[in-house]
Amino acid sequence: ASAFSLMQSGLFSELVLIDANRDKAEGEAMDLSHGAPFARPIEISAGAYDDIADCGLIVVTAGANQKPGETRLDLVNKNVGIFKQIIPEIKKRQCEGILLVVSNPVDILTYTALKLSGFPPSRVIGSGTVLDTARLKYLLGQRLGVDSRSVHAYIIGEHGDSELAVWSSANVSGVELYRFCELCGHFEHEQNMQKLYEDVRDSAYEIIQKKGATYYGIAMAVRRIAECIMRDERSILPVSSLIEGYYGLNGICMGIPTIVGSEGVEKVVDVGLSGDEQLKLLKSAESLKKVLDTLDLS
Ligand SMILES: NC(=O)C1=CN([C@@H]2O[C@H](COP(=O)(O)OP(=O)(O)OC[C@H]3O[C@@H](n4cnc5c(N)ncnc54)[C@H](O)[C@@H]3O)[C@@H](O)[C@H]2O)C=CC1
Ligand SMILES: CC(=O)C(=O)O
Repeated sequence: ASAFSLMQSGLFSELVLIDANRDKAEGEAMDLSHGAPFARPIEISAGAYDDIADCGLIVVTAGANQKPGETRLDLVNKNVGIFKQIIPEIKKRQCEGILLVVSNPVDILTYTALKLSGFPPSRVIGSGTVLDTARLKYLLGQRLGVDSRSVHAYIIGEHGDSELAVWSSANVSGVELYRFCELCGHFEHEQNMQKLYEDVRDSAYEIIQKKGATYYGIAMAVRRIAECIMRDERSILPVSSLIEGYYGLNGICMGIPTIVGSEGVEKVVDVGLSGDEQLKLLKSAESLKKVLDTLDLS
């Protein structure tokens, strides 16, 4: 799905698919190529690691996905094992492009990719809470009857069960969120926001229960991140990257609003957190740190 959204983006002249299952990569490349006459010129093929050498953006989506009832963190051992095969192959090709991790648990695997690749931290990005933030904007837009692009609010922290919503700075085109809610006739802020947060946090579980996996939301999120990088947009997205000195946090990757441009991570931005949000962020970081401490990434 990410490849499908990228081929339609017009951002790339070449798209190479690498998969342990060569037939799958070839079948997908053929199927995608048949749509090429409807998009801007793009060459799509199944390839091998040598194709990575001159690649501008490497998107890693390989790995096990959640089965109904599994958390993202339950995938850690399997997918760290897979990253131990993939990332050294990428490292060998001395590519100067940006590494974008999508596989779950994305924050742990972004950190794993950083350690195993030897890339500078600015060039290793995870999709972080970009998708969760889109889910929040969508649901708020629906509830308030406005275009979700006019909603400015973030989900930050782990892309997973300990993530948090930053309500303190949330707004609709500059109008403070709770005031906008009141203008729309909604007054039970705490109760409503808690319900919205839970719906966002549990979206993937619900989709996986119903259709087996999530595809399109993440594909659009990948395309948006790619656009920021390839067009050097310097837009702010809550991607996952190495956090150093953010509210006292160090040595983990997680989703925090970040200026993203052609160099990858340009700057992690402090959007200002309330005391309660700071505590929740520390808890989220702790749950990631606990998992990282169990891994051998040497
Ligand atoms: N960050 C996010 O927001 C999201 C992350 N995901 C994650 O993306 C990952 C992939 O999910 P799906 O595409 O649904 O799974 P999938 O099972 O459809 O595809 C995974 C692919 O990885 C390949 N693969 C496995 N080991 C490999 C290796 N060593 N080298 C190369 N290829 C290898 C498999 O052959 C398979 O084609 C999962 O970890 C899932 O949790 C999925 C949706 C959203
Ligand atoms: C699977 C996953 O991480 C998501 O859709 O949020």
